Amino acid sequence: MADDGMLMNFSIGDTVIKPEAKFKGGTWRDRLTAKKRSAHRGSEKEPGDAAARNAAAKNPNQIQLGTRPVKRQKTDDSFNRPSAPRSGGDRRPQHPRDPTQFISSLFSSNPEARNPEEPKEEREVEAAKPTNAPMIDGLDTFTNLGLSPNLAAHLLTKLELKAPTAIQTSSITQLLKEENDAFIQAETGSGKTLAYLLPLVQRIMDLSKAKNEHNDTQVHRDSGLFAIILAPTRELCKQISVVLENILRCANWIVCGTVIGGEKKKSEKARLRKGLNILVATPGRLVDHLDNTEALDVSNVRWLVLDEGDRLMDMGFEEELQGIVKKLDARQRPSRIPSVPTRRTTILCSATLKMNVQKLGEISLKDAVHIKADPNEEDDDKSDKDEEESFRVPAQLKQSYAIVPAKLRLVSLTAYLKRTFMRKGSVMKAIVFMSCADVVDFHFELFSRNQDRDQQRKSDGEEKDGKDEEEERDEEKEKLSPHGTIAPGRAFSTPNNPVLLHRLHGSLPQAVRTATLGSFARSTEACVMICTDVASRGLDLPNVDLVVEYDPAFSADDHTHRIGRTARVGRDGRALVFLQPGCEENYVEVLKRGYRDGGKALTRTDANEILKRGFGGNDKKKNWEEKTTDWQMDVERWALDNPTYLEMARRAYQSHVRAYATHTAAERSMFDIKELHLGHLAKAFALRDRPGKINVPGLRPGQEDTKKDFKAARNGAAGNKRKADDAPSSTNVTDEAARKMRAKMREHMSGANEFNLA
Ligand SMILES: Nc1ncnc2c1ncn2[C@@H]1O[C@H](COP(=O)(O)OP(=O)(O)OP(=O)(O)O)[C@@H](O)[C@H]1O
Repeated sequence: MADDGMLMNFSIGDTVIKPEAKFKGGTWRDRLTAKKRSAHRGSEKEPGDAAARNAAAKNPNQIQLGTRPVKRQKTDDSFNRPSAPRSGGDRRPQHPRDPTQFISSLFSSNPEARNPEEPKEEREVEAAKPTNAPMIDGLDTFTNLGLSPNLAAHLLTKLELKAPTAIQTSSITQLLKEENDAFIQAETGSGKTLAYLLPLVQRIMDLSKAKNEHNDTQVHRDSGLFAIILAPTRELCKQISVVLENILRCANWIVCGTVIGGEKKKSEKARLRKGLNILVATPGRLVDHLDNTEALDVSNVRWLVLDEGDRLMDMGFEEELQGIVKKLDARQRPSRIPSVPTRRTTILCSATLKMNVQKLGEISLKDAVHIKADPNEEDDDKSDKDEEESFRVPAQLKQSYAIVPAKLRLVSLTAYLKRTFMRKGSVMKAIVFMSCADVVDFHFELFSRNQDRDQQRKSDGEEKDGKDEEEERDEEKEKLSPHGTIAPGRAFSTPNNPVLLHRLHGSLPQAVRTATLGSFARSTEACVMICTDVASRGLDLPNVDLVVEYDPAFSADDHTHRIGRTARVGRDGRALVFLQPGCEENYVEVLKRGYRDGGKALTRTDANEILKRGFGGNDKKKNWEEKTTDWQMDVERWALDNPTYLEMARRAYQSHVRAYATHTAAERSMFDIKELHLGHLAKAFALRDRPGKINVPGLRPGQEDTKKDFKAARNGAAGNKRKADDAPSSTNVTDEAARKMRAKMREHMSGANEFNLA
């Protein structure tokens, strides 16, 4: 986790530069230019000095640049031009009185990618056919799968569903015909919700066909509870319940309801007392009612669905689920309605087949059939496979990865989004995943800052203190959203294509998340949502064309769910993951696992390519490197000029490093915190501070401490002075910290799908 090797490409006084200074790195031309410039610096008088010092005096955070050659003294960024000489490994404080800060060059001392790029011709593959699309050209219709004409017509005319998807075909056929338990596994966005809801509703509709002696249908709200659907979060339950209500509009004698908490238990009890035929619930709340609500009669329950099985287990519901299954078994009685099946069918649903899903299967399923989109596909033999291998991405999803050194991360993300939204209409909605809430908040401020206004103000010589500026910004955001979560994405908007920026994370109140997400879902303008994993699972957002994983997911499983927000039900989609040169490059193997063909369609790009496309253009006066550097310098000044933003940047940086340590154990070798170049990383947060000096009130001390913690942890108990008996080993401490961090994130995520978009 070194921060050495960082290039300090700033001006320093004569007392520091020795005439015999050696210049290393770069080409011979660079070194020669550097030598000449150094000599030149020593001899020339600097008319720009006074101005620079004045600027620094106005702002205690402003870096004073010292002496520069005459033609380069316009702005401090001129010192950072890529064409400027570089002395690799040279590290000098930018100002003798402020040794904690320095400006480093963007384009020097960046590590090279370890793995060579595969030859292009080998990578060219035909566009893949969508694997999660409705099969419009096929012979299957909802009617010939066995759904009643009434239900099929309702799907077609009211819900505009013309044909089933592959997983719906397999599961409707199986679940209508047989009584076996089932495990439904299919890709993200393949319509799994309808895959279990449609046969279930059809079976309950069929029960109604039988008439009693008074010639009445036998099913109405108080004829018994026939089905329970369990989902891990309140909001996923709401999402399912909305879909269910839409289907039941064609069979309004069947009544569904939810018990998910968030309201008085008394109201839930009253609802149960009135009678329901299908119940959607969270496990915790169901257990509570099973124990305490007499009105909840489960003797007729013949269908139990466990949706998002992996997440139910991730969130620690194993015990509750075990208890529920036992109680349902114990309380089951023969029904007075003759056509009600004698045994209960349990259906487990998941996009991935992890070990914990298998465990849930063992708890809840008996002689289950594995329902897949393609019934001819062989079952994975899990005994000799890594659990992370058990996921598939939609084949039409175009995935790529970018090898971007730490210093170039921020500019590369900006360039990529600039390029993406350059042409109106090419991309409507993009989601950018980041590691944690502080990182999201900082980038939201940065990308929405009003650069033109700031520049105008500077050229007018107008002074505004940070507070005025903040107030002005708050007012502006207020206009777009009452919660400050929506703002113009100025960093990548063009006059022809304004982009709306949204932010979303688990630290926002639920109502704000719901409102923000609703706005993103409904927006007809181009828009970007910067978010944490809070938005990674279960969310069904329309028209998301692009997913960018600026920070790779904390597990392969999360990655699957993140990229699953695009390329849904047969639509096209693109996904890009940012990786740093070094151990992170090994993550490509994880990306490849999601493809049936070993990832031939996976493409690679790098920072220079992205920057050229994003910052290049028609301006002949400056090349893309200069423009990139100008932009970076500008954001560094913006952060320095305003204490609020500076603190946000520092907080984001610190939280990011901490979050980095929480990758799952299986992936920690690919995201090794010891390889993280903290000095370079600071640049991606517009910071000029030395890593060890980045301390934020309310957070633990600087990264030096974090670094020590992790070094100690990785080196085992050696660095730990406490006796093993007295305290857990440092490795355990780190694992425990990582576990807590993940638990915290999960806690946030649990509230995350609380987006009732309907
Ligand atoms: N047969 C169909 N034709 C067209 N659209 C469909 C069809 N079935 C489902 N959809 C739509 O596809 C979207 C995704 O469905 P759903 O959320 O059930 O997918 P999923 O497989 O559960 O995804 P995830 O694993 O990401 O939760 C929904 O908007 C749904 O209305």
